[in-house]
Amino acid sequence: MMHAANSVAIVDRPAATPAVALKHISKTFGTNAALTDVTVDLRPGEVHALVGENGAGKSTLMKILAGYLPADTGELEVDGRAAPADRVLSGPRVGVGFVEQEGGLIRELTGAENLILAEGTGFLADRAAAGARIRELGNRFGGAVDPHVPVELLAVGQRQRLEILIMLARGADVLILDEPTAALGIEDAAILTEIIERFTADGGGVFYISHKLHEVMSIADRITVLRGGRVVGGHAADQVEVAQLAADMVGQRVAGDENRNGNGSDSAELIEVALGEERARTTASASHEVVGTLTGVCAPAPYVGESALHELDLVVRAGEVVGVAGVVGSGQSTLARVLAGLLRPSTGTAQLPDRVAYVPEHRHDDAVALELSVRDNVVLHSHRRREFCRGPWFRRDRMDQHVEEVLRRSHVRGATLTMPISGLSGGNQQKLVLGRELDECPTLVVAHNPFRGLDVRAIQEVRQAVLGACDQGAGVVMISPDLDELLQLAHRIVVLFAGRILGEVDVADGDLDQLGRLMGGVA
Ligand SMILES: Nc1ncnc2c1ncn2[C@@H]1O[C@H](COP(=O)(O)OP(=O)(O)OP(=O)(O)O)[C@@H](O)[C@H]1O
Repeated sequence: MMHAANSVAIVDRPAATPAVALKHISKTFGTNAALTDVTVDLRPGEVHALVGENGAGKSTLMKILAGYLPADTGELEVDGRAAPADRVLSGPRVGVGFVEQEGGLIRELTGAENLILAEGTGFLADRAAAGARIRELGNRFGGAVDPHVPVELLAVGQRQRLEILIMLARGADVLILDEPTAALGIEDAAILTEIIERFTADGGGVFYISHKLHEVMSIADRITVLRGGRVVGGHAADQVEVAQLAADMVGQRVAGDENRNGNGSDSAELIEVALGEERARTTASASHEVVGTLTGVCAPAPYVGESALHELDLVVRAGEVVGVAGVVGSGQSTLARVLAGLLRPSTGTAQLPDRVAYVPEHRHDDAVALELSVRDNVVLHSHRRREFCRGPWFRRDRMDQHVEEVLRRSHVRGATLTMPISGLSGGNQQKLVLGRELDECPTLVVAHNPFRGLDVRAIQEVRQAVLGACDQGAGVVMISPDLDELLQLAHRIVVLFAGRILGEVDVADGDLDQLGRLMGGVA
């Protein structure tokens, strides 16, 4: 590999040699076999997608490639030469840039400072030079971001672009993108596609993990399907149907128990969800009881590039799912924080119930404590419940029973009570957060990208849980950049534009043209 800064050109490698090859990789965590005898490779200039259900082993495989985790057995080749796979390297593998689901930049630092830190040149820190390198790469790859703004003030799409540019500045010629579009709007996703195209045209290779099968079909050259830690399918993207991929993922062709998910829905139904053909109940069951009201709310934006709210009015009723659509940055994050009671309006009033469930857009920043156990993360809000206390002491037995019940109801897989939550796959962390929040019998549910990182089975389960909360009398506000997700669950959709609600569409009418006009700012 070539590691000169600002270059992604591949050198001294015959065209047929893979950029990286993972051979017969196995990995267990305790008794849990995360990967069994997995063999995949990546050629220069190609996008190789990895798909599979939550917990299938995609991220673990990529962590082994990136040098974050050791394999138990198996071999690794980089540019045709053997590289160690069975020990943790002293740092990430040079030449492989891994953009994880939640991003890996230090939030309090700027992009330039993150680059300096990653290169270990802090003693000679030259912020201007580091910033110039990031800007130059941004111009070259089509994803310009200000390198001198603290990362925490950047919106999701900008953070991700910055992280990619920093990896390119460090000389990565293999990129691993884990669920890169899960929180992106159409514009940011288009910029990401442009970056990938220019990077691969330059000879770079991309491992691309996604649950969005249509997207995978359009961006990947090759697709490998993992199920239960094993490779169960390998396809050229132009020679496979989406339905085949979905069937591979959920195991339709496997006889017996694997055809069932233990929850009553069979693979055919899951495949429909994967194909985007399934529609949830869209007839409003809303009562007239109001559970949350915003009146003339103005509130400052938490990020650069995100709109403040301007005199926004919104009424949420029991039993309904209100979808919030709009170009990312139109005020969605601000609205979510106001509804969750985390941001006080500067003017106007927010009448909100006591019990608000909040599923935030940044899971690792705002929803879980990664160092704490699964048990502690589940009881974060509820540990003071009477039933869990005897005098000044906690009743561990009751607490554990409760945690087991939440995990079971929210279909979290691969969890033990005492493992750190970081040991759960991304999708299972998301299911845990949703399960914990809905367990509090909320009156209002505020869910920002609730399907982020979820596989088809989990999406189906979460939908049922959200509709169940509606049936119990909660009102739900669901914010998503993905119109299909909103159309599948919401009863009505309001469209945010520049911090205002520009209009509303009843999903039963299904006037997509009107939705499109509103999202473009035409009232
Ligand atoms: N550090 C760890 N400790 C214990 N178990 C782990 C650890 N990391 C991963 N696992 C387990 O390994 C399995 C594979 O997880 P992995 O994160 O690779 O799945 P994934 O395919 O990336 O899923 P997702 O789509 O949800 O991100 C899961 O059962 C997970 O619980």
